[in-house]
Amino acid sequence: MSDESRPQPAQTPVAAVIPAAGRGVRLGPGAPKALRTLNGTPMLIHAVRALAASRHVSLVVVVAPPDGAAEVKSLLDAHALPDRTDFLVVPGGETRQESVRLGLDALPPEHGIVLVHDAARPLVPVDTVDAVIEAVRDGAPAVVPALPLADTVKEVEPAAVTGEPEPVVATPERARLRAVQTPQGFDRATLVRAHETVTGDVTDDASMVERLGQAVVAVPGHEEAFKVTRPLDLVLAEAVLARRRLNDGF
Ligand SMILES: Nc1ccn([C@@H]2O[C@H](COP(=O)(O)OP(=O)(O)OP(=O)(O)O)[C@@H](O)[C@H]2O)c(=O)n1
Ligand SMILES: C[C@](O)(CO)[C@H](O)COP(=O)(O)O
Repeated sequence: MSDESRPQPAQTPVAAVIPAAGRGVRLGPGAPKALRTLNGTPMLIHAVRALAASRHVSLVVVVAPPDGAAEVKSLLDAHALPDRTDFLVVPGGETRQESVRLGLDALPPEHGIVLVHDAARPLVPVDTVDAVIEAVRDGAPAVVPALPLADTVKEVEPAAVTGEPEPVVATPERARLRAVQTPQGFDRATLVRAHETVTGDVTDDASMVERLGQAVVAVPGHEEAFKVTRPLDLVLAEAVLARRRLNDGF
C-alpha cells in the first residue's frame, strides 16, 4: 500500500477548490457562467453553499474568472455563508486544469484532503459531498461520484466539420460505463503530484491521478449534481430549486 492510500486520520482538515473561471461558451452569450443566476442567486454561491454545507469542509478556495476576483470576493461577502468555513478567492487560468492548479497553490499546508468541485454543478447534495470525503478518509487516493448511463454510447471517428455524418467505430458495454461528476476527492499529496506531473488535455482531475498509476474509485453520484452546460440545464436547475423549496415548505 502506497503512502497515499493509507486511511486518513478522522481530523484531517478538508478543503474544497471550486474552479469557476470558465466563460460558459456552451451556455451562450452573457456573464461568465459561474456568475449567472439561478432563481436570483449566482450559480457560484449555490456551489459554494453546497460544499460548505458539509461540516467536514473547513476551507473553500474559489478560483474566479481571471479579471473577476474582486467581484467574486464581494459576492461572497454579500451572501450568507457558514461561519465555520473560511473562504479564499484566487484568479483562474486559461483552462480548467490551470485553474485547479492555481487553487491548489493557494491552499494552506494543513488541508490533507482536497475536493475539486465545478462551480457549474451548483446543486450537488451534501450527502454526495460527504460520501466522497468518507471514501478518501477510508484510504482511496482519488474518489469520483458517478452515475450509470441512460443512453447507449458510441465511439465515432469525429467529423472534421460539425454536423457531417461520423462513422461509428465501437459500442462500449454500457453496464461498465459511468458518467462522472464532482466533487472529486483526493489525498492532497496525490492530487498535487498529478498536477505537477501530468501534461496534455484532460477533462477531469481523477484522470490525472489515473495517469500516475494510482487507484481511483467511484461512489454513487446524484442526479441533482448535473453540470449546467447548455441553456436547457438552467431550466432544469431552476426547477430543482423550486422543488426543493416546495419540499422544504417555504
Ligand atoms: N479556464 C477555466 C475553464 C473552466 N473552469 C471551470 O471548470 C468548471 C467546468 O467547466 P465547464 O463546465 O466546461 O465551464 P466552462 O469552461 O465555463 O464552459 P464552456 O466550455 O461551455 O465555455 C466550471 O465550473 C468552470 O468555471 C475554470 O475554472 N477555468
Ligand atoms: C470535471 C467534469 O465535470 C467531470 O464530468 C467534466 O469533465 C468537466 O468538463 P467540462 O467540459 O470542463 O465542463
